[in-house]
Amino acid sequence: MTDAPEREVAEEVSRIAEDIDTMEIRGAATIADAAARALAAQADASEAESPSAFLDELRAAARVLCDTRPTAVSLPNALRYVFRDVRGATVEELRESVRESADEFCERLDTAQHDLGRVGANRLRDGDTIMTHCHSTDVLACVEGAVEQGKSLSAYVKETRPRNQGHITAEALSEMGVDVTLIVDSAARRYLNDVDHVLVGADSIAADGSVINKIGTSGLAVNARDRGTPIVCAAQTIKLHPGTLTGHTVEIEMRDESEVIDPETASEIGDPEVLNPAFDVTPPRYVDAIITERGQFPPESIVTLMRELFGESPIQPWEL
Ligand SMILES: O=C(COP(=O)(O)O)[C@H](O)[C@H](O)COP(=O)(O)O
Repeated sequence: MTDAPEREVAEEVSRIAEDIDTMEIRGAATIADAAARALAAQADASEAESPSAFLDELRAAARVLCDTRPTAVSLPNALRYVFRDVRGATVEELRESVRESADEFCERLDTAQHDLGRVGANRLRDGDTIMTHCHSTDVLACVEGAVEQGKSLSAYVKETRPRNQGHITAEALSEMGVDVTLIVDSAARRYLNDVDHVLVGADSIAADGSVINKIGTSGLAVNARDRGTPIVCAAQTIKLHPGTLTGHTVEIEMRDESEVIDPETASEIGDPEVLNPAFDVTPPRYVDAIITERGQFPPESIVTLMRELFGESPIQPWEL
């Protein structure tokens, strides 16, 4: 790893990093968009007097952003994308180039989600019932695409403890005209027989086709397989984890126990140890398809797309 000197990052970068850390900004695609905009903000705010100082500041900003949440690979992938196209012999040229690259990335992110939605929509038939877990904008794009095709859908929406992101999904689906039923997480199996497709998003997809998504996804997938209900993962290619091509595993974020239980209640029940993993890993055998903006893939074949997109030796954004 290149050791960039410690540098102060722009206030806007610290604010965005804080918002990602506290989950004011959350969900893999939204985090990617915010991270790219943060690099542009760093470029705008920079008072560096040399190109190398300017680039050191950008690398420092990338580190601060990457340190927020470890599981969503869309974050380092976004930074990598922006860095890749940065060119210039002067600070002003570099600054302009970062702005352009970040804008282009955010546009591509929107287009990819729209294109993915059209692919996902084709799987859904008029009158289908889906089940969702957490809140995924890629999943919502598929539903939106189906609704635009004139299909009428119903949804069982899992609450998604401990942070109840299912509430955001319920609201978004209702606004699209989907008939929504909210259920607690543990009720999922009971209703799977009434469901045509389980639709989930992803924070990372590993080279073997494993889907890393909100905690509870793997249990849902095992239950869906047992009931014969197809499970589909909607994930733009920004979710493909290049490090897994070279044997790295995806770090699962452990969050604070206060999300699970307040200190007073914990004390009343004898202060048990509390574990709060934010994500889990669903092996490819439980996933029927991964839907991307490049089309639909069986999970086991995703490695081919990863090689095409990333090559074989991915590096961290601040190494560029
Ligand atoms: O697991 C989550 C969000 O977790 P958290 O709430 O902890 O960030 C979402 O399913 C993925 O990030 C995909 O989201 P999107 O499809 O919007 O990228």
